[in-house]
Amino acid sequence: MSSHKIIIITAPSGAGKTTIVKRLLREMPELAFSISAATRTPRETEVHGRDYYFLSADEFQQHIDNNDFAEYEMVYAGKYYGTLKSELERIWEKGQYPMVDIDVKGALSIKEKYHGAALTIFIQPPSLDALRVRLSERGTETQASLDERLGKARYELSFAREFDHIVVNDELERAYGEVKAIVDNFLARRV
Ligand SMILES: Nc1nc2c(ncn2[C@@H]2O[C@H](COP(=O)(O)OP(=O)(O)O)[C@@H](O)[C@H]2O)c(=O)[nH]1
Ligand SMILES: Nc1ncnc2c1ncn2[C@@H]1O[C@H](COP(=O)(O)OP(=O)(O)O)[C@@H](O)[C@H]1O
Repeated sequence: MSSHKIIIITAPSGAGKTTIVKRLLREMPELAFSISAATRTPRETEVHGRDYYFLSADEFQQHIDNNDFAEYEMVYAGKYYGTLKSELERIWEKGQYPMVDIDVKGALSIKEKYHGAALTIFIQPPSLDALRVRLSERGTETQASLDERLGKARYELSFAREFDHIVVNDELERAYGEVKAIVDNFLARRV
């Protein structure tokens, strides 16, 4: 049985977190994506139980009432996102480590809860302008959701120093290599 370590990657939306997390998951079989619960509508390519557990607001509230969440937040547009304790347990039971991709406040909550067992990495965009370009080119946002994400990014960037590591995602290969080395090092350590 492996130890109960957790890897948390956070960033303002559009910084490249998903790109880096997906590649880590491909290259590191000891990691498993922690599937969050969310009340937002699935995008066309998304699958329930793979990308998120898509829940109704009532179902989500039921989990809050039952104290089922390791953390949860209202992240965007009145939509809730949360990490179920049962999801972390499911991954540990398989002998893997949860790779948790969550917003900045959620990441800080998990870090506080799991102390030394949690590694936290903040992915920083090279600039707010670069973030705007990446989000626009990704083609997933309306003007309103783009503005909301950029507004939140300014606020989130002010928390960067609270995390164990800050990695600037300017050039993807370099940033990925840096993140991978940090994760390898953390998993090799005794906690
Ligand atoms: N607090 C918290 N945030 C989450 C969780 N799952 C996802 N998020 C964050 O919610 C935000 C919105 O996610 P999403 O709608 O998929 O948009 P995207 O990350 O821009 O593709 C991102 O910053 C995620 O990291 C969670 O379980 N808890
Ligand atoms: N270093 C980089 N340089 C340029 N574009 C990038 C870089 N890293 C990621 N991207 C692109 O930026 C967009 C946002 O990345 P994504 O991983 O979806 O961000 P997040 O999960 O943080 O919202 C995607 O279209 C992705 O291909």
